[in-house]
Amino acid sequence: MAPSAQLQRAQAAVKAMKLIGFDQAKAKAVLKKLLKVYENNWEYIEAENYRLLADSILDDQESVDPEVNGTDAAASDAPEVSRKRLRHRQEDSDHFPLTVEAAEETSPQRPKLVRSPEDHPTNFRGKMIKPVEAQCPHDGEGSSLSPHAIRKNGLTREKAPQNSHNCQELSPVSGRVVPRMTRSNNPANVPYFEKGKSSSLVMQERDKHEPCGTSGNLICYKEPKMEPDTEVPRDIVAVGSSSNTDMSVDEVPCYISDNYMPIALPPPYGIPSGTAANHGTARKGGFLWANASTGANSQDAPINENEKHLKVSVQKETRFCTNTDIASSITGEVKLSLSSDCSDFRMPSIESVFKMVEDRCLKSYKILKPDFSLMNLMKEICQCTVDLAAESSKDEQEEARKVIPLLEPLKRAQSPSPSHGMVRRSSAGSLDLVPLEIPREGLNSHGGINGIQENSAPESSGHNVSQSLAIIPQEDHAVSAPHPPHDENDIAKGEERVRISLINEFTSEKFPAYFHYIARNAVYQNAHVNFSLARIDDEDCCLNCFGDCLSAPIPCACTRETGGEFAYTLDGLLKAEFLNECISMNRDPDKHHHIYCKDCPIEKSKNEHMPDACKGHLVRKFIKECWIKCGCSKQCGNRVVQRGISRNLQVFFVADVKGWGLRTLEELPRGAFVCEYVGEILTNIELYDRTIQKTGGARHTYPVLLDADWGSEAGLRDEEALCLDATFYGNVGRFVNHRCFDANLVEVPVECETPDHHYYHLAFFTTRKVEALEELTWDYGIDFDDRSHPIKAFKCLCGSRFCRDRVRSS
Ligand SMILES: C[S@@+](CC[C@H](N)C(=O)[O-])C[C@H]1O[C@@H](n2cnc3c(N)ncnc32)[C@H](O)[C@@H]1O
Repeated sequence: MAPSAQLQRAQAAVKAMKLIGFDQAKAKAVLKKLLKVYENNWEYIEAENYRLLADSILDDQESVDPEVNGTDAAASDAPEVSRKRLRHRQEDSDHFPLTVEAAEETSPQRPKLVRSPEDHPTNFRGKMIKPVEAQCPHDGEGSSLSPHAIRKNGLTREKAPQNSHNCQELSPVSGRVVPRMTRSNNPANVPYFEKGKSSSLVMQERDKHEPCGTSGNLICYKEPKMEPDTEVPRDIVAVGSSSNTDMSVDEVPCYISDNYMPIALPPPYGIPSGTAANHGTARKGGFLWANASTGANSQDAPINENEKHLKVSVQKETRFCTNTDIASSITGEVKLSLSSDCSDFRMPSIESVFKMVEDRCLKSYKILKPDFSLMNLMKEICQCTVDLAAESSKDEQEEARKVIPLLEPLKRAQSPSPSHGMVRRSSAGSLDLVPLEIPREGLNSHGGINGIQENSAPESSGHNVSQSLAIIPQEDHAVSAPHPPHDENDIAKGEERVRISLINEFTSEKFPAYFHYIARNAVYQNAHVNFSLARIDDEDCCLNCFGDCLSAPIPCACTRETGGEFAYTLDGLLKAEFLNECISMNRDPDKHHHIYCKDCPIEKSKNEHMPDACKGHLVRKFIKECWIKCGCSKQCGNRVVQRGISRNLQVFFVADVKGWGLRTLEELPRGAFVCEYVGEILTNIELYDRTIQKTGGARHTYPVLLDADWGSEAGLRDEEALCLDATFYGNVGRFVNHRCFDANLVEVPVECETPDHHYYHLAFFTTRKVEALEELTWDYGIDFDDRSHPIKAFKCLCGSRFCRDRVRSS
């Protein structure tokens, strides 16, 4: 053989040994001797992934006292010892017929596991799990089996060259596809991983001669063998190395439970292979956390009668094509995901994965309660991560508080401009949007305050803390949470029926400042929002309807709110008459009816003890949609808003001052529902308390009052005077920018769940046909002329020729 070829093969052999944990020098020394003994016959040495070499090294380690004899002693008798070992294993193979191999670290492909009885009729009695690509060392898909695994599993072969032959013949690197077996011809429902399908689960027929439950029946899924004495291993044993921490970054242990074909469970997304998380926490609480990108992940693992600890090689390069969130902390800051590196990966349902793992855990670890939930455990992991992170930031806040006095008295009564940041209808019918002031407390690492990105104020670095500003801790609120991750391909993270992409073509600001996407309103704390069915009287719903109420000859009871007529057309659009009325209310509020409440929540929040008289609230037109107590179907034409966003929308960066905005990527007809304004449901007082905490020039503000019916009730309780704040939690509605007068969206109150009008949905409908790529705008109703609000929220740049701000300035 040409020297260079020799060298290459030698290097490959040493590398393979290194991959499974052998010392390189030792491997070289033993290899040299083997070559001598076998007269450079590489076939023997390379067979079965250098089995001979591995065995010889092991023998060398066992039989030779290195202190005295060094490595030399191994060489002379290595072949003999190996042959003995082989004979032993031939016998053992009846009981331990499986092999496991791993992908070479440079291989982008995971080795595919097949189990195909007919492929290996003699050696493995039809029960082999064979990583196809990894069988032959020449194929560049080098695989590894830890020395420990080799010993424990007692892998069988008659003679190395024979297996080498088998390997080439039966398990070519590419091309062979194991035929899918149907469930019907698979009585044991044994899952295995189909070659070429990476992780796709298919059913493989079990050897009918092998009764389930024998030691050889290791792939039995339905009746796993119980091991009463199985101890939950505290840590994963890093086989082939002295401890876990000794492992190379290319190796990760995976624990294989008895009697199961493990499925591939990759590590949490974002944890790079080789990190402590991979090594140390790969199997927390006894769960399998094998790395899908390991090549020889758990699916490839051999299983024997005892608990197995296998070490598999991890590919350095990982391509994640599938990414599925499986658990999250309450507010979504920390998530656990499953990823796959294969394009044709078909993710099994998370429920089935959890079920399988839970079953295994219950069987293996008897200390688990029957109601043990893996999902809860995962969520707990996420939440603990958040809590621990919060603890450290709390410490920082404590430090800040020592320096900055709390100005609690600034709350409520002493504040001259209490409705900071709040949008509300003024007496003139317009909405007042009063600016927020940003406190200097709670400045976080994102340059924001308690999670709010603060871009405009130069002193927002957090070090120039002004004593004149209020410092009100709000540890309990999500604003202290870290910035949640966003997906530019879908900022809604799958919460909506459609994806909503995000794009910034102008600046480096990749994502909007802190906020967490929610598709439905959520109560922050004290808001009294009672969705109970009992509150909905029979006459407030259409109990006896069926299918689509819009097609029924007589309008259903739900039209009571809209004068016995549906607000929607058969095409799902808002009827012109209804729409015109809503537009008119927004554009010309003075022409519409107002109600003046006795104890106006707005005035009360300004001055609790001596509130001013109510400035009036516009009496709005409501849509009442059919809901779950109704007899009609979810597809009923009188259920539009509750079905959520269906249009192709995009969040895009408009300009520096305005920030982000929302646009449509498709043409929208007049009267089309676009989206809701979704946020946290706060009481008016909560909003007040919250907004005075963030005093000082927040770039954007997001609260909206739900005051459409405040005037109709004499004594509105605090917990019934509600608003929506989309600052921290919200949907795409929070990105809709303001346009004076001729905005292309109009907001309409929509009632679904509650018969009263304390709580309702605020839905945006198009006021006209909107072209694709047009920005969507909404008239916030800001009265720029209202001098009672000393600071207006923003300098309006709506560009409308009817701009109220421009008129005022000029
Ligand atoms: C509900 S948010 C809209 C989304 C916001 N642009 C963002 O980037 O998150 C309202 C804020 O957007 C900005 N904004 C909206 N309309 C504007 C306009 N016509 N001119 C200037 N700023 C505007 C203001 O800062 C306002 O407080």
